[in-house]
Formats: sequence, C-alpha cells, structure tokens
Amino acid sequence: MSFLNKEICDGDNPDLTEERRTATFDTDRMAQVIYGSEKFAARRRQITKSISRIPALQDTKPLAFMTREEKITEACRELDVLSDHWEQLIYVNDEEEALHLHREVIGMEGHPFALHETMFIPTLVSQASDEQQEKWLGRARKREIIGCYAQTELGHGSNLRKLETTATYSPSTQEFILHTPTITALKWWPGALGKSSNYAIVMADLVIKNKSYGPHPFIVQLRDEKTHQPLPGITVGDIGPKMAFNGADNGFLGFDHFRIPRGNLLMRHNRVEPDGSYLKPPHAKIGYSSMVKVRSRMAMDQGLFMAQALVIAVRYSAVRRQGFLEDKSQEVKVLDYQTQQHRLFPSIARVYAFIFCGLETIQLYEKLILDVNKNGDTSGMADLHSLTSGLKSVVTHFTGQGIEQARMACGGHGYSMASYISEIYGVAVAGCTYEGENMVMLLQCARALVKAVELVEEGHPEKLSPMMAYLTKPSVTVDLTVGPEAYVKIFQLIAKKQAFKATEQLHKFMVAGDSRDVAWNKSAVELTKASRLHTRLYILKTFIRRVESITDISVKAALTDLLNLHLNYELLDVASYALADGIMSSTQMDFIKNQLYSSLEKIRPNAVSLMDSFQFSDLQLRSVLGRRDGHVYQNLFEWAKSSPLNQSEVLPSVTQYLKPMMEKSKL
Ligand SMILES: CCCCCCCC/C=C\CCCCCC(=O)SCCNC(=O)CCNC(=O)[C@H](O)C(C)(C)COP(=O)(O)OP(=O)(O)OC[C@H]1O[C@@H](n2cnc3c(N)ncnc32)[C@H](O)[C@@H]1OP(=O)(O)O
Ligand SMILES: Cc1cc2nc3c(=O)[nH]c(=O)nc-3n(C[C@H](O)[C@H](O)[C@H](O)COP(=O)(O)OP(=O)(O)OC[C@H]3O[C@@H](n4cnc5c(N)ncnc54)[C@H](O)[C@@H]3O)c2cc1C
Repeated sequence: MSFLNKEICDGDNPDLTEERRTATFDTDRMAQVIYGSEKFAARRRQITKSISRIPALQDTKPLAFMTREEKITEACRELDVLSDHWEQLIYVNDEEEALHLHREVIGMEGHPFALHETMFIPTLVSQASDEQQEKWLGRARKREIIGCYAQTELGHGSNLRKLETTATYSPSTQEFILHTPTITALKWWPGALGKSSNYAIVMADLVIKNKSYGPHPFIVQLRDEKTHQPLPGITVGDIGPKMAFNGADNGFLGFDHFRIPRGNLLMRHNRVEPDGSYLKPPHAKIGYSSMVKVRSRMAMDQGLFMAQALVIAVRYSAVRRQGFLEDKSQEVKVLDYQTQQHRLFPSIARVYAFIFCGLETIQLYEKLILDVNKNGDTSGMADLHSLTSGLKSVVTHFTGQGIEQARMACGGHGYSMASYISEIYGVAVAGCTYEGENMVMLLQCARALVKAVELVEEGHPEKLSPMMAYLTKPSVTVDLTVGPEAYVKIFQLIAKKQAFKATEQLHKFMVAGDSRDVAWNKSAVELTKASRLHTRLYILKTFIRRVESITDISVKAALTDLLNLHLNYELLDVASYALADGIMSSTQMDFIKNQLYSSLEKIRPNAVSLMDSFQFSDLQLRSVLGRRDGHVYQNLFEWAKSSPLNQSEVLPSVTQYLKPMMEKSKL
C-alpha cells in the first residue's frame, strides 16, 4: 500500500521517491499527531500554500550571504508583506498560526516581532489589568507598536533579585522614576530592543519610600511613535553580532531618571496606590509568568528546531550514496549504515517525545493563566515552574547534541552554510542560556525534588504531587520483555535513587555544620543529575501516554517503533546508574542493546516519511541539502556560484596584496 501519492513527484530524486513509497503510514495523519489536532495540521498546510502564492515572499536571497543589516532589512520587508496579507493568511490573534507564519517566512535568525509575540503580548495578557489591556493590548495586537521584554542586565541575568534598574515611586507626581544607577544595570540582551522596538516591558526593582519590593514589570515607551527617535532620558542600541540570531537586534537600554505614569506598573496582580501603599500579589513569583510561558513552549520549539535539522540530515542521507555493502555494483545510501541510523534515529524519537511534552506544557500554562486570572488560583504555579525548569534544560541540551550529530551525519556538506544546520544549531543552543541558564533551572527543579524527598522521609507521602509519586515506589525486580511499563519502572527506580542520594548528601553536609546554601552548592552536581533523571522520566512517560492515545493504526505502529527505540536508548544512556545500584543486570543490558539495534532496522523504511510528516516547506528549511525534491548536487553548485566572492574572477585582495607579494617573491 502506498500512502503518499499526493507527495510523490516524478521530478524528484528517485532515491527519495523510493523512500516515500516504502512508508507504512500517511504523513498527513502523522502531522495531526505532531501538531496536536487535525485542524491545526490542516491550517498549517493551508497557510504554507497561501504563502507560496505571494510572489514577494518567494525568491529570497540566501541569508548566508547577507550582512546583519541586510538580514534585518529583509526580515522587515517580509514582515511588511505579511502585514498586508495578515488577515487572509491566519486567524487574527491566533498565537500558533502567527508563530507558524513567522517561522515559515522569516526563518529562524530573528526579527523585530519575535519578542513582541512571545513575551511582550503574553506579559500584557498575564500581568496587565483590564484597564491597562484596554490601553495597550489592542494596539500591540494590531502591531501599531512593537514591544520587547527587557529584564536581563549587563551584570545580572540569573539572579533576578539583584537586578539594579530601579523604579522609584514619587507620590507627589504619581510617577515612577526609572533609573540605571551603574554600568552593570544597563539592560543587555533583550531581543528586538536595540533598533526595532518602541515599547518594552521593563523589569525593575520597585522602590517605595526607600523600601525595595523586588523586580516588577512596567510598560515603558522607549521611542517617539512618529520619529522612532529614543525619548529623552533613554539610551538604547544594538549589542553587536552573536553566535546566531543575527537577524535580531538584541539590545542595551539605560534610563536617566526617566519618568513614567503610575499606571505603567502592570497591575493585574499587585498595585501601587496613589499614596504609595503597596498591595501584594497572590503569589510572590507571579511577575515571572512570562518566563514560565516561554519555558512551557520550549519543548515544542526546540523539538521543531531539531526536527528541521533531522529533515535535512535524513533526506540527504537517503540521496547521498557512498561505499558498498553486499551489492558491489551500486554504492549504498548512507542512511543504510547502522552507525548513521544510530546517529539520527534516537534524535528522531526525541523530537517526537519533546513535541508531545510541549503540547502538554503549553496547555498547562494556558490553564494556569486562566486559573490565576479568573479565579486567583495560584496553586499550580510551583509544579509548572519546576516541570518547565527541568524540561527546558533537558530538551535544549539534547536538541543541541542532536543537531550537531545531524550536521556530522551530512559529512562535509553539513559544515557548509548551504545545509543551514549551523544556523539551526546556533539558534537552538541559545535556548540553553535564555529563559534561565540550564544549570540554574535544573537546580530550580531540584528544589522541588528535594522538598518531595523530605516529605517522604518525614512520613507525608500523601502530600506529594502526582509527578513526584514515584518517589514512594518500592524496589522491584522487573521483566523488561513485558513492555513500556517495565522500562518506566526501572527508570523510576533510577530517578528515585538519585533523588534520595542527592538529598542525603545535602543533609549530610548540613548535619556536619554547613548552611543549607553551602551544603546545596556542595551537592549541586548530584542534584542536577537527579533533576535530569526526573525530567527524562516525565518525557518518557509522556511519550508512552501519547502513543497509547493514537487511534490511527498505521501511525500508532510507526510511533510504537520510535517509542521502543526511545525506551531502549534512554535506558542504555542511564545504565551506569542502574548497574551501580544493582537495578539492572548485564543480561538485561544485552537485551536492551539488541532491542535498540532491531528498532533501528524497523524504523529505517519509515525514516524519510517520519521527517516529511513535519511538513516543513523548502522556504522554511532554507537548506540546499534538505530540499524536498532531493536535487542536492546541482543546487549546491548554484548556491556556491551565487556567493558574492564569485561575482568577479579576480578579487581586489588579490590585485592589492597577493599579486604584489608574489611579484616581490620573484625578485
Ligand atoms: C515562545 C517561543 C517562541 C518560539 C520561537 C523560538 C525563537 C524565540 C526567540 C527568542 C526567544 C528568546 C526569549 C528569551 C527571553 C529571555 O531570556 S527573558 C529573561 C529570562 N531570564 C531568566 O529566565 C532568569 C532566570 N532566573 C530566574 O528565573 C529566577 O531568578 C530564579 C527562578 C532562578 C530564582 O528566582 P528568585 O526570585 O531569586 O527566587 P528564589 O527566592 O530563589 O525562590 C523562591 C521560591 O520561588 C520559586 N520560584 C521561582 N520562580 C518561580 C516561578 N516562576 N513560579 C513559581 N515559583 C517560582 C522557587 O523555586 C522557590 O521555591 P521554594 O522556596 O519552594 O524552593
Ligand atoms: C539569544 C538570547 C536572547 C535573549 N533574549 C533576552 C530577552 O529577550 N530579554 C531578556 O531580558 N534577556 C534575554 N536574554 C538573556 C538571558 O535570559 C540570560 O543570558 C540568561 O538568563 C542567563 O543569565 P546570565 O547571562 O546572567 O548568565 P549567568 O548567570 O552569568 O551564567 C554564567 C554561569 O554561571 C552559572 N550560575 C549562575 N548562577 C548560578 C547558581 N545560582 N548556581 C549555579 N550556577 C550558577 C551558570 O550556570 C553559568 O554557567 C537572552 C539571551 C540570549 C543568549
């Protein structure tokens, strides 16, 4: 049975066409599972199709040959074209559709609206009062103003309690005075701050009558709405080129006693009254909700980054022929090598797993904001914070590794910017740092774990949240042949042991006289290990849950093969813990390895279609190696010919330096 007739094109590379014919499932149906619903998967396709009909968005110059200024200009041109077609392309105010539109058209190198959509608007939604939303949210959604999220400073990013920018309340004028007291207090890093935004959410230490109340969000106009000139009292600019994201103007920002009205403190959850009295929020960390929002999206977004790299690597591996196996008359596709499969397929499994987690955490955040805004119920905050802290750290780390493996799997051509994998890598690994440096966030997750272990030790297991319930599971002997649940049990034992060991170490240092902070630091590596295992257990369980819920038999079968690969790969990856603690025997290890190798063989015929199912267009992929039609070589040559260096036969540097040097050498 061939499912993919609609996607097979006679003009495509025959090796790729052959791969598509061997698929055992329908890629449209798989896309429904990936994107969470039939409706959204279909909308994505529809949007992609509509974009392909807009000539001004098609024949764009390769970004690799552009300067930063050109990249920023090109992104702005594309945004302008999109703006003209916005209402025909997507449902207005649909965040997922807007993200898809931007990803598809502008790519990943950043653009002036990136933070506007992902943090500025969400902060207004979660932190602004109804009255404030009336004033700013509509304008922001209509893109009359462009905003960003200015929190990190030159001197502090992780430790928010030490942010130095102050917002001092003046009861006589009912204004806040924003001030940057030192060089280290300059806001530094915010995306789209440098040149594009005219508004910002500024996180500043709220000071009333000489008392500090910690970081609070303020909406601040930075630039004149007509001239775009910075307002008096504001210093703002671009921080310079970065490892990636060079189409974005990450910026710096300083205030010189800059006054804003009292009503610019976002006051949905806390208030400053005209006389300066302060009304506390229902939860001390409610002002951090925009960070939780982005973290809750990161499993999905990082999964999609890794998926892009893997589409490229898998398609290319199916058209790249090199070396022989049995048949000496034809070289094999490199995808047939077991090492290539082992390099790529576990990452394919992780992509699916991460995306399933993302679908869940995005919904959890939406529910949380509804609970908080409608009912003042903040009870879900701690759990979502610890879950998303661990998840963003684990997912970004493995995404970086997976993309780098994808690059290496493409051999020399993977290193060329024509593959686009280096850009995807640069963008993805920024996620290890932004929205909370990974170690810092793993340690946040560890705080919840240690508390849970302490509850068990104090005899209160009934107080554990469902995610921590495994900490009470007794040790058992497990027969791995019975299926996924057996793997979960072993993983639970490994994660539990590590959580108890790390907590025991923490307590030991404290009993020996160290303060909790010092003991914490002496146990930090063990604590981060516990957080990783805890998070990987969540990922594994989410993958199982999701696959179990699928109704399409052929899609479910293909994903069951991926799930089995994931279970065996993950368990093998943490086997040192299991062996050290006697949780697993070496015979079980051999069983896992054999299962892993046979999973690779099962997945092989579906590999291309598992990646085609993401339905990225060539416009979005921007990769010569990852082209849908597989015509790699002639297009690599065309790409190289379009390099600015090849626009003349003799470069001025040759005439100016090399020729005279060679002439001198002849004398
Ligand atoms: C939407 C994505 C679109 C996809 C497109 C992809 C491309 C996107 C392009 C660009 C996006 C880039 C965006 C990047 C934006 C940024 O980076 S914004 C800046 C982000 N900065 C951070 O994340 C800073 C990290 N630091 C912190 O979050 C905090 O300082 C801290 C959590 C480490 C500590 O906070 P602190 O106030 O000092 O808290 P403590 O006193 O230590 O903790 C007291 C208790 O509160 C708990 N807690 C902390 N935070 C939260 C929270 N958010 N919710 C609930 N609870 C929280 C903490 O765990 C403590 O609990 P216990 O006392 O019970 O232990
Ligand atoms: C591409 C990009 C986009 C960004 N966009 C924005 C934005 O839009 N808005 C914004 O406000 N910010 C933004 N940032 C800033 C980003 O959020 C911070 O860089 C990030 O939170 C890390 O903080 P830091 O730079 O202070 O790192 P540091 O905290 O200085 O980290 C340095 C090292 O110290 C370690 N460390 C720090 N504290 C601890 C601790 N308590 N325990 C153990 N180890 C610790 C870290 O693990 C790390 O190894 C962006 C950053 C990047 C790279």
